[in-house]
Amino acid sequence: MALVGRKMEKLETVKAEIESTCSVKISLHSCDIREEDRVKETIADILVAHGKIDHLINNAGGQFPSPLNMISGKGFETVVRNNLTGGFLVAREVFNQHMMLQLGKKDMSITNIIADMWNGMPGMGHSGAARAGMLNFSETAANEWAPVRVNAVAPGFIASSGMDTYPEPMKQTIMQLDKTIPLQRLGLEAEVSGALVFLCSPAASFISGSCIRIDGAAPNARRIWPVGTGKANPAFNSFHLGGVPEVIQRRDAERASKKGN
Ligand SMILES: CCC/C=C/C(=O)SCCNC(=O)CCNC(=O)[C@H](O)C(C)(C)COP(=O)([O-])OP(=O)([O-])OC[C@H]1O[C@@H](n2cnc3c(N)ncnc32)[C@H](O)[C@@H]1OP(=O)([O-])[O-]
Ligand SMILES: NC(=O)C1=CN([C@@H]2O[C@H](COP(=O)(O)OP(=O)(O)OC[C@H]3O[C@@H](n4cnc5c(N)ncnc54)[C@H](OP(=O)(O)O)[C@@H]3O)[C@@H](O)[C@H]2O)C=CC1
Repeated sequence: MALVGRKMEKLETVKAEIESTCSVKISLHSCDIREEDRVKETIADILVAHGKIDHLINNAGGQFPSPLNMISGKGFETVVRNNLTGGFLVAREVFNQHMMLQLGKKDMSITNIIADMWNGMPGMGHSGAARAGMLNFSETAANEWAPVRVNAVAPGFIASSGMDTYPEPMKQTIMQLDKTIPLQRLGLEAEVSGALVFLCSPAASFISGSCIRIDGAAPNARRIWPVGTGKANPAFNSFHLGGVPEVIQRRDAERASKKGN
């Protein structure tokens, strides 16, 4: 397993967590996926360390919240590079440096993480545009790079540490999000991982060019129908080391205190 991100400290933590549970060879690589030369070097380093890359999860990404009219050209480009160009560069290098030379010899896959951007992504329009582009890139690559399987996974609102990176106004929105989702709760990281493991497995060997939505049916909510029944289904909570983001802990404490009053 090769873990890639900008901050080595985060990667060390994840490595220690994985090693506390199972025995697997793990290499760590500090790389900003927006830097083309660094991406090329990183994929080459991974191939030296492991000799192969059978499955790529293109998960790195993120954005800052802003209304469209306040986004500068540089800010828009930064987010597009983070969520579209960077993912393309990583996938292209994995394909060119390894997968292209192994076609037909084994099952290989690329899964691109996008987002719930259907019908637009208000407050994060730069990211919505980039994620829609990533879906289209996945569809093209599923054709050009076959038999490598290329798919997308579109998470909706997932209670992850990423939610704690947002400023206070966005946190206020996050604290109300569960009420807007038909399944009446946020998703868990384990619920995204389940789909990723499936897509990397032989059970998904005829799935390519697809997108799996993991969003509690959020895009299916309609103004003519009240959202949810106030009851949520049980979550698939299989990450025993997974934490609850601070913003969700705060939401739950505020709700408990309101109930107590
Ligand atoms: C809950 C909703 C669902 C989604 C959930 C998730 O995705 S959870 C996952 C959540 N996790 C994540 O999102 C984590 C990953 N996200 C990130 O690393 C950052 O959001 C990033 C993509 C902007 C890169 O950041 P970086 O530090 O490498 O960027 P940089 O220094 O290269 O800046 C280049 C330019 O971009 C602009 N600009 C940048 N920030 C802001 C801002 N706050 N305000 C305004 N503008 C901003 C600015 O123009 C800047 O240039 P300047 O004016 O300084 O010359
Ligand atoms: N949580 C949610 O509700 C949703 C999340 N998503 C997407 O799912 C993915 C995972 O999100 P989540 O775990 O919540 O967020 P986090 O912010 O916790 O994780 C993002 C990861 O991407 C890495 N990363 C970000 N930018 C770069 C870059 N330029 N180069 C290399 N690595 C980078 C970060 O590592 P480091 O900082 O060390 O570089 C970090 O490990 C992201 O693409 C996110 O946008 C999509 C929809 C909803």
